[in-house]
Amino acid sequence: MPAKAKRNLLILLAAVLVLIVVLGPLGLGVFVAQRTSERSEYAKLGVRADYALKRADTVASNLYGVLRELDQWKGERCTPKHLDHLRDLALENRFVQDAGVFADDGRWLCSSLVGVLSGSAPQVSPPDWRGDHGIVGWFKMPRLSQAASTRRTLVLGYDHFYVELDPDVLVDAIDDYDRGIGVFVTTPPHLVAWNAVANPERLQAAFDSGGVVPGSDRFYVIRRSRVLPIAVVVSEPKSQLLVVWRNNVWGWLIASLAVGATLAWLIIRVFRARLSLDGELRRAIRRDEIGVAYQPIVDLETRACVGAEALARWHLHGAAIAPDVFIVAAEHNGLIRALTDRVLERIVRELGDFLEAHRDFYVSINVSAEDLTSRRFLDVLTRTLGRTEIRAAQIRIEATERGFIDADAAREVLKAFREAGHPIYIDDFGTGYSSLSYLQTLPVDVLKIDKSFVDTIGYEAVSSSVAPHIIEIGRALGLGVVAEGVEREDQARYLIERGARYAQGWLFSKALPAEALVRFVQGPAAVAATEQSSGTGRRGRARDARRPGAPSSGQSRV
Ligand SMILES: Nc1nc2c(ncn2[C@@H]2O[C@H](COP(=O)(O)O[C@H]3[C@@H](O)[C@H](n4cnc5c(=O)[nH]c(N)nc54)O[C@@H]3COP(=O)(O)O)[C@@H](O)[C@H]2O)c(=O)[nH]1
Repeated sequence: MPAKAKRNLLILLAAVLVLIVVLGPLGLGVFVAQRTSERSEYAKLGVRADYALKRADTVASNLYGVLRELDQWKGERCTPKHLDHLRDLALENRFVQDAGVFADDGRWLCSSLVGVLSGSAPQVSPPDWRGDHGIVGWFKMPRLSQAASTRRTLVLGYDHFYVELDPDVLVDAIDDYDRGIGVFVTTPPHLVAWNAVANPERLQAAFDSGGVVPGSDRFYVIRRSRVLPIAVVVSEPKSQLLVVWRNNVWGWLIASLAVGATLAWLIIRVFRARLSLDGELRRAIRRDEIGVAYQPIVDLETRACVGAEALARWHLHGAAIAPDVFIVAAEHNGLIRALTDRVLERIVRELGDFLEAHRDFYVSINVSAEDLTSRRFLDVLTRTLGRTEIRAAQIRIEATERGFIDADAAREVLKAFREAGHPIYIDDFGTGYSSLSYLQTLPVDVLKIDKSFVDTIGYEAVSSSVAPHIIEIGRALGLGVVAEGVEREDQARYLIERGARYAQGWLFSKALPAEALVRFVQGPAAVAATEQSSGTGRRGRARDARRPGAPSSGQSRV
């Protein structure tokens, strides 16, 4: 994909992510505000329902108690004494309006309010409800004491005794919130009382459906008594929820906006850094600000420096950017070809004279997959060297297995490099998936043993046996071998014992600027001479001075 299209895609991705992180928390805030409002309103309604149930429980217990006391009357019924007893009970129990007796055939016999009824007394209709333990109930019975009244009463009966109650007593709580209250007897369920706001059909529907009435403009909470066969249903208009939600939502919106803005800011920062890294890298390549450090490659026996690997270096605003970061960025953004060209130009500019004067010394240059898709870089290399006395063999090509993605193209290009006189090095050998198979078909001169296999030398690791195998493969195929990342003497000894000849690594030197490399190649004598002329002395370098080709401890990694 062209770099510009990639950049646009990145910007689009950033915009989409920003939208998601801003709108996502906002939506979530609205949702959470809705849920918390709902939960808090349900909790409030639950408190109301608990209160209503407690009241219904108290009233019902009271009536049950009165019925029990009525039933304990052992004397003759409806006598003046019994009527006094009935009146006492009605007076003592604040919920009871009337108490009395009815006959087997349903006729009223006597009442605390009316006294003894004559033969023409009204007949009690069959009960609306038959509960456990012989308790029966009439929920819309006309008042015996006020036959003309349309007001209905709630009557509970047991063994020919009855008590009468005004059903409003169960639901008369004053409420500011337009809450409906209904009281049910259960087993079997029957709505016995409801307040003015409540709609009995809807209360019944809510009770039957467990509190969920689809499409209703109210929400419901049901509470059942643990001791008596009663339950209450309390309802509230959903519009009340909206009021609470409106009060709640601002807090959530502000919080979610803060979260969204923080996330958006982070995303913009990351993408800007990414985009600006690309932009900065493009600028750095254009302005020739990519530096090169040279890591010496030494003969393990003599420690003489025979060549160096050119490693790109980049400082952005004073900070070193790791090649693993900017090389990958360059590969992704179509900048790697220009970068490889810049590295070559710098090698020739910085080390051209040295290479011309030391015709056995070489520099290897890292190429990427992109550089192996065509002969373009070979043409650049040939043209560049054509203006110098540097031999083709002095510039070597380091390719990794990652560079062989298009194996056919890479094979042709590597063949062309080789025919032009540039030896081919396989970098990080052994870490790819096809190390052995491509060796048969690719034009290769040298295998570089990856640092990971050198690291494990001397340890009981499975991979510690890989380095000798690579040396063996190199020998069998007539290829040179360079070990990478040698940091300890024991690793160097081990490699020599296994027949390796060349190596690079911090044991010998880190990557150096061009002048330091030249001093390194020329050995301690040249280093000492340089130091004396610059007045830095020999302190701390005695050990290095005994080793021909060893680095100065003053040499820093670039
Ligand atoms: N296509 C290009 N790739 C390049 C170029 N310049 C560098 N690179 C690749 O970037 C990767 C990281 O390189 P770098 O951070 O420079 O690290 C190199 C050495 O400094 C490091 N090294 C060498 N010896 C030691 C050691 O003893 N210990 C230790 N901890 N690190 C050591 O290894 C890196 C060299 O690796 P390799 O290339 O595999 O030889 C790296 O993959 C570079 O190839 C470029 O211009 N173009």
